Amino acid sequence: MILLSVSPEVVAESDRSPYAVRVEDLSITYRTTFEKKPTLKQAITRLGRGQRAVKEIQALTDVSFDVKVGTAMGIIGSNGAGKSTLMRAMAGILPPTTGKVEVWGKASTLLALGVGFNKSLSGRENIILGGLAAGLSRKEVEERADEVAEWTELGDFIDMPMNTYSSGMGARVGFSVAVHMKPDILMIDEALSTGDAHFREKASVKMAELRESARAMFLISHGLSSISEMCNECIWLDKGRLMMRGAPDEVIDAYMRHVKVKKSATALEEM
Ligand SMILES: Nc1ncnc2c1ncn2[C@@H]1O[C@H](COP(=O)(O)OP(=O)(O)OP(=O)(O)O)[C@@H](O)[C@H]1O
Repeated sequence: MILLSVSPEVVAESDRSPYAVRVEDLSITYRTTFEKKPTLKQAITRLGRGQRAVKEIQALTDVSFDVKVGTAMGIIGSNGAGKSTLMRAMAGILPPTTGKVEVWGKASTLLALGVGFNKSLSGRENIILGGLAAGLSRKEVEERADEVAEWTELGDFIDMPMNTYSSGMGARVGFSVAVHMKPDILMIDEALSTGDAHFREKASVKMAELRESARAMFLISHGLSSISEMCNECIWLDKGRLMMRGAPDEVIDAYMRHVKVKKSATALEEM
């Protein structure tokens, strides 16, 4: 669930920059191969021969925005709108197809559930690996591992393999690693949705703390109330395009109106 990275291309120029992130005309196209409804025979005979169609998916188109230091930015939009793609590009995990991403500082990302952890290892072992992947030294990781493990409140489970965890328990480990690595820029993708009420409360206190110390924070969520509570700015993506940027409540309102209009148009078509 967690992928921590120190992005090689998108790195600090100066601590004095008023910006945390600048995205300029960013477009990202995925290239993927697929077989259009193959018959069983085709599937068997073509297996391993690479005879597959290539499909391009334009996930982001000409997205531009800048983020000043001190911003907690919510990213909203329907399924497939491009939110995670944007986050991956800002974290330096996905290179832009065209355009530019500049990030001032070390990005710590907590991406969608299930990515990055080795489930056969324990929570504590994954904490150590996560810290090293985030670019911390062995000594720094050793110093912090206990605190990170304790923060999860998982008790004895912390030393059990992660494949014995529920998704909420996994989310606790991921969140704890991400927030304890003293990131300049914290990126969180839907991790809060699997937590229980106690965890969400604890996470939201921690994020408020980090908002003070980090240069910027990004939160992707379908839970619009967490965006409204935790963020001071918001962008809305639709089919890979930036629709609006502004105060969270205004952007959420516009998005909700858009979703309702779309729903009633579909309902009319169905009549
Ligand atoms: N690895 C990939 N290979 C090919 N296409 C991808 C890949 N990842 C995402 N896509 C496509 O890119 C588009 C944007 O996906 P993305 O995951 O960024 O959306 P999202 O807004 O985060 O969606 P959700 O709210 O459902 O998580 C979608 O059309 C998706 O099918």
